[in-house]
Amino acid sequence: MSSSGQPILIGVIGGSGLYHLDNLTFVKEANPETPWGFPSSPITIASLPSGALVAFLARHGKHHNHAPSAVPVRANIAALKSLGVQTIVAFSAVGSLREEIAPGHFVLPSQIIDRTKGIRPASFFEGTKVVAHASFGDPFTPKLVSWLEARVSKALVDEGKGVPLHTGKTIICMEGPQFSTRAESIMYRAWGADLINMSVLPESKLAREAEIGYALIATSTDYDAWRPHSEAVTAAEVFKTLKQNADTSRFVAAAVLEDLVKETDLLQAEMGSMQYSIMPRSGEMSAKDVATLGYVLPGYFKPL
Ligand SMILES: CSC[C@H]1O[C@H](OP(=O)(O)O)[C@H](O)[C@@H]1O
Ligand SMILES: Nc1ncnc2[nH]cnc12
Repeated sequence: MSSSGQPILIGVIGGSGLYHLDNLTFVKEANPETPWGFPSSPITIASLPSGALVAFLARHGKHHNHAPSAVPVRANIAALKSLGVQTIVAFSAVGSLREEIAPGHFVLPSQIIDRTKGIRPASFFEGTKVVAHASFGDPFTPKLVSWLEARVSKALVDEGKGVPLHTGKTIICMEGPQFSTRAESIMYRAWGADLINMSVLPESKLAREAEIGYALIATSTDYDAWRPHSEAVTAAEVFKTLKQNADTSRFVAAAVLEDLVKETDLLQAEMGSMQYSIMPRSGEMSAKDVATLGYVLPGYFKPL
């Protein structure tokens, strides 16, 4: 909720190259301190042409100063939740593990393979005495992804640059910050992965724990390291496509969010999803745990 009382139902997370949505109207900045610290950067509240508000957060910070393994992901998701965000549309620069997904193409993935190394805090329940097991078989909110397929596809046609959209793909999330070896890249293809990045986890897991809808719009920048006769990916190669992908991402965001903000039921698709995920609580639960978890799940953790 903004100070004017207008709700902020949609959050947008921008990845590498996408540090602002300056095609929307700037309203103000918010920088909530959460039980997990401050978000990557202050969050920009911006208005769509209809006047509806959205919250934009640069995942690596506005000046790209958080490495993928060090992004304060719990603070990011908690800060968006504290503003009233119900659904997140996240953008990410990804490598392609398939010939048909060329640099510059857009993808709406539906599955994730985890190749992070357990060094990123991946649960709001970590550090508390409360145990919870979120359902994650469909890591992106299925209704949101299917709704986005038609809208993103139309926006890409309307933009007129001929950017194709791929759907139903699997993304692998690696630890980084170094890129993959050729052997790893070939192995990921054999596992059935189509895309690779360093950011979709734990972001999507934490959104699920906070009962926030989440979809990823992946923007391809390179062919990683699996092609036998091509150079393995370098940061310089990724940078070549980042600006063009960011311009298209801003166009797509503006087009899609104006329709999404009217979809009240869709925005609330994950609400209630944690109801049966939290193990029966003992009387020993501390007031501190209640306050901490109440920040992201106020419906289940209320101070006595
Ligand atoms: C700049 S190449 C590697 C870097 O780019 C992607 O970032 P994001 O997902 O935030 O767009 C990838 O995940 C890596 O963090
Ligand atoms: N090849 C790649 N591997 C991991 N993350 C990436 N982000 C963009 N390209 C990538």
